[in-house]
Amino acid sequence: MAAESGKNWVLTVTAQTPTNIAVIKYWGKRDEDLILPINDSISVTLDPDHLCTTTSVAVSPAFIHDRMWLNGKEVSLSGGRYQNCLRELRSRASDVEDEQKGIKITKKDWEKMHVHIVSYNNFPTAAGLASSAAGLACLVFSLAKLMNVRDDHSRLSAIARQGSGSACRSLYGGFVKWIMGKEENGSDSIAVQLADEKHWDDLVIIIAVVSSRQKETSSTSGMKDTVETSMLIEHRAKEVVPKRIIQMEEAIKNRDFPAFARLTCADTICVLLIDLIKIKAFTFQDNQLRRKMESFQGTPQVAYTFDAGPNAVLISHNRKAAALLLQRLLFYFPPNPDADLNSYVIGDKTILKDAGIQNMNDIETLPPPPEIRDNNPTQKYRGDVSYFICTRPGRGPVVLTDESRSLINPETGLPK
Ligand SMILES: Nc1ncnc2c1ncn2[C@@H]1O[C@H](COP(=O)(O)OP(=O)(O)OP(=O)(O)O)[C@@H](O)[C@H]1O
Ligand SMILES: C[C@@](O)(CCOP(=O)(O)OP(=O)(O)O)CC(=O)O
Repeated sequence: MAAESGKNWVLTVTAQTPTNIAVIKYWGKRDEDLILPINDSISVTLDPDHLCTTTSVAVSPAFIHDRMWLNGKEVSLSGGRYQNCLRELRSRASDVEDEQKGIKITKKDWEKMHVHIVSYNNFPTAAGLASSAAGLACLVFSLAKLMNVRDDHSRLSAIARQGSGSACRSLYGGFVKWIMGKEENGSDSIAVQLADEKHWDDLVIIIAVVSSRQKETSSTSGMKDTVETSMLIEHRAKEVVPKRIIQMEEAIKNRDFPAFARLTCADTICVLLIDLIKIKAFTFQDNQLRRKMESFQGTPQVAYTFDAGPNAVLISHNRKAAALLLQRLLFYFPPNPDADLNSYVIGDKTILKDAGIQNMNDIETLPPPPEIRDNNPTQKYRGDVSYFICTRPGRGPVVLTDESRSLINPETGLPK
């Protein structure tokens, strides 16, 4: 067992991991336990300054079993997915030594030592904003650091994948591809970085959070139903996605926004149409705004996409287009009278400034968008959007070395 037995030392690591939004979606599994997809997917990692998971992990000889706290509440780690990740990580752990603290853990010790995991998402959990992606990636990344797992990010992505498919893409910043792989054991089903966040850093992403309540249907069960009941899903995976993946990689490489936007919208609509559970998202999407945005100027100004819920993710090709988009969004979706601007538009607030909006009155007095040519009163959707998040492509996981950012009390090994 670890050195200085009898001494209740606690060793901790804290990490921060981004979420990601797929522009070519993962939808459907060929293996439910190993979480192996039926198609490749591509995502944009979102800036963790705005949406992220922070996870602190600890090991101590005093811990009697593995425990996890999520957003302030203790949750069970008994689920197969968590257990698969923990088992994989333990089997790859290496010796850890901290001479200052007199700690020595051998590779073998990890089999019987227990960990505490304390995690916090700075955005709604299980509400269609990919909390499982950031959450499971952070769990795997932070434990890998604690356990001195020497695998590279691609190998770690294959472990995170077993926690939640989309989590494998959150091991990298920028633009990421999850290669579906062919092997039965999933060893080649890994994420790779296509380009880092600086490659195309003028993209602005605005998320319209329509509902931050827990979704009625999880992505896991939604895609399972689709695979079991839809004949179209196989056609999408075999015929449609492979071509789109090539085109999307090209669009990202060349920063070709019109191609990027067309492919993103086409893919989300394809999944929406195949998957009837998304009827709510479709209702939101099929509103005036999208049609107006599409008819506004010849080339696409905005890409839109949806995950398994009604929240819309809108990607603008630069800050100018984003400011115009935000003006239109706030014109059509003004907040309820009791809202305050600071909590109605969160994330990168400089886009608000670019849009010339400083207070609630500026929203109420926004002129109708120029594409409204007739003088008919325009329907507004006050209160239909809970809030907007402005963000951009962001970096991959990082270790937070500042002790004050740790979520674990270093004396007790329990949440602070
Ligand atoms: N920080 C975290 N640490 C560990 N597990 C987490 C964390 N955040 C979320 N999870 C797990 O992910 C589950 C939510 O996943 P789910 O796929 O239902 O929603 P989502 O990821 O928020 O939405 P979507 O995948 O549709 O965008 C939670 O119930 C929890 O088990
Ligand atoms: C619509 C999606 O966001 C689906 C994400 O599904 P999850 O990764 O949450 O599902 P599990 O692998 O069952 O945990 C599309 C995507 O992110 O590619």
